[in-house]
Amino acid sequence: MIQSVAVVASLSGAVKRYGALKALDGLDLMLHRGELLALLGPNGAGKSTAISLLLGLARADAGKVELFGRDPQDIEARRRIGVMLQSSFLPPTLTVGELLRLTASYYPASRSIDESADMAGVADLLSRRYAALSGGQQRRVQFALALCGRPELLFLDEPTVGMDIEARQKLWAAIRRLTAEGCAIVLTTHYLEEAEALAQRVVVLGKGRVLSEGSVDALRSHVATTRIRCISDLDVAALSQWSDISLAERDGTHILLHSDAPEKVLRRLLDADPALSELEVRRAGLAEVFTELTRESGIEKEAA
Ligand SMILES: Nc1ncnc2c1ncn2[C@@H]1O[C@H](COP(=O)(O)OP(=O)(O)OP(=O)(O)O)[C@@H](O)[C@H]1O
Repeated sequence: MIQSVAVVASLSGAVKRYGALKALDGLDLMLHRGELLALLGPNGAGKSTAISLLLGLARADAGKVELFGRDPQDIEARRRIGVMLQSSFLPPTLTVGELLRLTASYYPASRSIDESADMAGVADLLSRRYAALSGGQQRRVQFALALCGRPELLFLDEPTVGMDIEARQKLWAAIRRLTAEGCAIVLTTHYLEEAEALAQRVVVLGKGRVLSEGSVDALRSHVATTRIRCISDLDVAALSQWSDISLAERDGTHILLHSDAPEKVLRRLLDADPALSELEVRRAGLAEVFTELTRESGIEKEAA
């Protein structure tokens, strides 16, 4: 019962077709109050399509879509959300302050212009024309516009693309403040560290279905393999026979190794070749996680 009170939006068995292509293939997704959900997946996985159904911008061909228990096109439901999409068309001649005033006027309990500008780090840009701002500044203004209506559910589609490190950190701080206030947030991102820094829950989509759901750590554990790269004269054929090495190959002057027990391999490697240099050790990135999950799920095979 408590669970159902906390659900702010949901997709149940949602199907969306574009001609012969199934962009969503029976997708189930629930969004809860105060929770940041990172919606991840490779290009074309269906993330934007899922968001556009929840926003009422597109209709599902089958299944159920609810926003605050209502149809997503219901104006009362729409007044409770904020949106920052990848592309937005804003009147170029208006100043940032005018855009904020105009947007806030659509909402019943909007934040003040100063508070919105402050949270998004655009207080010094209020009198500037939107069109004359840099790409990163425009993204921050779009964030201010998304939060000015005091939304209970906020959609952020790759919000930090084009932002410098300081702007990204500020946006992360504002996002944390919003969730602490109870706002639910759906974040799509191609940066694993962004999901890691912010998300309580991660859903990975692939070909319009949920491939995996859980914490970021659980997601990483799907792909425990660590990549080790170095310059060494050791023979790759011999290395591939070592226990704890799942792959050994030569990459130009470098050797590339995959291992689920990198500490053991590193100790042995440094002992075996004292001249070893340019050592790099890194965990799997999102792209590798997606590839692995897609392979595990057998979606590629089915689609072929
Ligand atoms: N308006 C449309 N007409 C035809 N096909 C579409 C349309 N919108 C999306 N698609 C297709 O639906 C699938 C899902 O697209 P979607 O944009 O939802 O993916 P995504 O996960 O958001 O990808 P990205 O990471 O590239 O933003 C893709 O194969 C895409 O080509």
